[in-house]
Amino acid sequence: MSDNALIEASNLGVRHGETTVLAHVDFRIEPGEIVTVVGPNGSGKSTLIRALIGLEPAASGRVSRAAGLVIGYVPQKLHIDASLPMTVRRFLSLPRRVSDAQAAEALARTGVAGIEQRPLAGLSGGQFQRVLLARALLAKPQILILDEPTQGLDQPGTAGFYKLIEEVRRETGCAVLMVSHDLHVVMSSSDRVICLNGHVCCEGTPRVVSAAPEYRALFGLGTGGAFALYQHVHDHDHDHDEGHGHDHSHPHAAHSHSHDCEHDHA
Ligand SMILES: Nc1ncnc2c1ncn2[C@@H]1O[C@H](COP(=O)(O)OP(=O)(O)OP(=O)(O)O)[C@@H](O)[C@H]1O
Repeated sequence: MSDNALIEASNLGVRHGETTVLAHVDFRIEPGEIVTVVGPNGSGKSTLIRALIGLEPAASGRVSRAAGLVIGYVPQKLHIDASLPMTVRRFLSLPRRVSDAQAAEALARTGVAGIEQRPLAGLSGGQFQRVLLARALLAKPQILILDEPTQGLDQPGTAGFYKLIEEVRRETGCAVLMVSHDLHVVMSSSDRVICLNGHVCCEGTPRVVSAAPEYRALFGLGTGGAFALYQHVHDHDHDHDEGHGHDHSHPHAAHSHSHDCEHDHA
């Protein structure tokens, strides 16, 4: 494991039964980085996340995590029984009991102060995602891992959520690894984007990836699209570049493998 990485994978392969879901994936994330994994449905994004956490075995290659790494994980699907009369407060104490003060602080941090006594089942999608984030933050993670955290949110809700993630990163210094389909918004709030399709099609800073032919082919983009939008958003918001030691003037080069990324996996 190289110095400073929180999680690292080399030549990672994962199989589900006879099917190879991921092959030859190299990955690393360092403290304070926001890394987003994008890719079509079924491209192995959740599988990669689960393999990096250790919830799925590697069929080949290896995954290493920093010793004692504290992970705050929000899975893609969380089944909450709507008939279960669980309050937000009670949910925040699962699985680990937290004090009222800690619960209140976490809810305030994620922009939903004072909703302790509301039933979980009655929250809006955006409120629920913020409660999930609050719960993940209570573990004081070194890395937050969020699998499609803005699923079901509208565009302003999604943009607000990503802004919150950046604030959390800025204030706590935690790294963030997330999966997203919200290509446009993600572009403005990630240090690095990994474009996945069973293997890493391309990766690098949002600017580099959004211009990469592999990425554009995979998402069927023309010559404007996400790149133009990313530039527009980014031109007006440079806050997240400050103080994290990421040198955006020397992006990781996007690289392509010999694999064909133009398959339709949707
Ligand atoms: N437990 C499982 N058993 C068998 N196959 C699985 C299992 N979990 C996932 N797969 C298959 O592995 C492939 C990758 O799935 P994965 O959920 O990682 O993709 P994804 O990129 O996260 O997709 P989505 O964008 O739809 O959430 C898919 O073909 C899926 O059907």
